[in-house]
Amino acid sequence: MEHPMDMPAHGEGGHMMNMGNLKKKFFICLILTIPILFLSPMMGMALPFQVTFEGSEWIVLILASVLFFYGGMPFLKGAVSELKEKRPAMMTLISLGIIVAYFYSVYAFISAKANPGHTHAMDFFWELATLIDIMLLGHWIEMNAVMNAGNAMQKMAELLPGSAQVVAPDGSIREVPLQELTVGQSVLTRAGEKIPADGVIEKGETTVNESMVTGEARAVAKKAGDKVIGGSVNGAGTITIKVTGTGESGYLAQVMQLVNSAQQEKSKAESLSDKVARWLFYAALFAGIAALVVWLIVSRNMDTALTRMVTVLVIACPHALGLAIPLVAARSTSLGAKNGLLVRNRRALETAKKVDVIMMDKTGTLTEGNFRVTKVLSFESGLNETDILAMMGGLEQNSNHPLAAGILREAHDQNIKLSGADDVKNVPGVGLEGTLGGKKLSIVSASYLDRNNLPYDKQVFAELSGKGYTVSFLAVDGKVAGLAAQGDEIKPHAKEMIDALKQRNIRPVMLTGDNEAAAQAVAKSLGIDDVHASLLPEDKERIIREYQQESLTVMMVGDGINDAPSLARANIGVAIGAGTDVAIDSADVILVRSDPADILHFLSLARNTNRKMVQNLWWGAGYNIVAIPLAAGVLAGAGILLSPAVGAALMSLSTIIVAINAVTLKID
Ligand SMILES: Nc1ncnc2c1ncn2[C@@H]1O[C@H](COP(=O)(O)OP(=O)(O)OP(=O)(O)O)[C@@H](O)[C@H]1O
Ligand SMILES: [Cu+]
Ligand SMILES: [Mg+2]
Repeated sequence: MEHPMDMPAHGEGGHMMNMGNLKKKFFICLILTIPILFLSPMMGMALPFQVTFEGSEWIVLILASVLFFYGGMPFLKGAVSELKEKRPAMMTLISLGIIVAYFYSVYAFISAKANPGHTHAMDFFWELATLIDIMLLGHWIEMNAVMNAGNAMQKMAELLPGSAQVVAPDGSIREVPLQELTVGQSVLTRAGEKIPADGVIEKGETTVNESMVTGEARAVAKKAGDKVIGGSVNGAGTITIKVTGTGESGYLAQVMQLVNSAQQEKSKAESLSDKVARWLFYAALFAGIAALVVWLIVSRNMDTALTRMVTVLVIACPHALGLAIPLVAARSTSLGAKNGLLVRNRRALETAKKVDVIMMDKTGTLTEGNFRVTKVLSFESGLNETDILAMMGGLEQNSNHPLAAGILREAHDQNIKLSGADDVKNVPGVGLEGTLGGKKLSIVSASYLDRNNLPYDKQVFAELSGKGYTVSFLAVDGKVAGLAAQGDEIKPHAKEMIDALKQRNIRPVMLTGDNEAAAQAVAKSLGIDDVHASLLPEDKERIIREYQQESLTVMMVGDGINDAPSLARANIGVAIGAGTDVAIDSADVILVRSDPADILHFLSLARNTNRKMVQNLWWGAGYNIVAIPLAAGVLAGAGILLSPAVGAALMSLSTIIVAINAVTLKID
């Protein structure tokens, strides 16, 4: 598989790094195994299809040696690096099994040659070969699964806005994926779009919101010749830029970050099975030595005792365990991707089962965020409604708030020509401020006016907000001059989602920056009792903290800049895919389709993923819990002694169960 980003395929400490071409190794070893199966007796039993002839044991020895060194090398190398880190795990356990099997078999071979007919030592070449084959196969499958998961991450990132409009020298425009964008190309960026790469403006004027790059929520005016940064958001103007840099900043960096953090999560998730493997390593070592000592005392025969010890160590190999978690994780990631759930932080899947409260913002999450202006009023005798709308529009060109889009649409529909405002500053949770035509303008909420004791017509406001409208006031030089009221619609699946949450005993809470009356109107029709309105971003974050202090687990769903702090604060932050980049960057999970019903899908995916992981750990470890004592001969008195061959068969069985169990993961 090609990794276009040239990223390491696995996180630090991933035991499959540098394992080479496992597929090729597997097939070569499989071919080498066939003659060994025919030429050597299994556990000393001569099976009907087996043939031996003068000197055939030499062929077995040579083939098995090639298998051991060629096929076993990835595991031996992995063990060395695990031991170097003083963290024996899966690879060490496998290596222990194959080293013991190989060298004991060589010893058996030599003693049979030196002392024909008088040795009890049997060789394990048959078992060694099949063990290495199964091990290679398993790790090849695992590596594939993990790589496909990495691939899925990339695909999901591509679902986020991210292609460029390249302008050819003849003026024609072509849409290309960002990975194919090259330095020197001209790219058209329309109002409100994300600038796809670093560049210099060739044509046009605009303001750019560089908050996601610089962290400063401010629109910066740009004209031809100015530099723009990839990943920043274009304001109101349409510009053509000449690309000066791709990849480093903006989109590609974002993808790589995504892949990276997912993989770090992966190696964390895997460490659970590595922990179990480490524990099994010590258990196997202990059981092996105990078997040697006890059998030596009981049988007084070194060969019998050694055989028991070797059997224990060979059987201890935790094959299914190594697949248990990665297979489920890989399946879960790609299943989520197919269903529009981008899980950036895998721990969110674990936390999801504990969620008590889901906090949701209103605009853009529960409602469409598709505002329509329903009323424009002027309180200033010298200004008519068109003037008010023109001034508001001039300022709103610099905002990507859903309310801004509504005002701009209305201004456009009324054919109002907008002039650009200067020094525009976005005040999250409040509105905007800037200068236009020598006047200081600001667009603010009613609660801002209340907080600052600025007078306005409370009766008109009560009337409009009572209808469920969101009201934005325009202040000119600090005095309220007009307002715009806008209406929004509730998203189609929102009500079902709230009902389903209640059924699961999860309390829905609304946190909104909008006015109390508009919030109540939406809350009432959705059946949400717990409503907090007129909130600033820091208020949202504080409320979440308060709930957390009551030891409640809080999930927050939001879309705006004003939600970013609370998304980061919540135990699980969920961003709406159509939301602002700032929100997306602060979230653990992204709902690509912006459909509230996906909140339920996420909860269901999380629950099922967890269940499968625990089940798989039991299936994987369960084999060892049963097999190690049996191999050690705990039930020898009852005539039950596990041979390595039966052990290998059981091992494959538990591996198959684990794999099937992972593949059947579903979202319900
Ligand atoms: N760009 C803007 N244009 C007009 N009014 C705005 C703008 N930004 C904020 N406001 C005013 O500030 C209030 C709070 O805005 P904020 O973004 O915090 O919340 P919201 O998007 O209305 O609601 P929610 O928190 O549910 O998403 C808005 O209701 C509006 O009155
Ligand atoms: Cu195994
Ligand atoms: Mg919002």
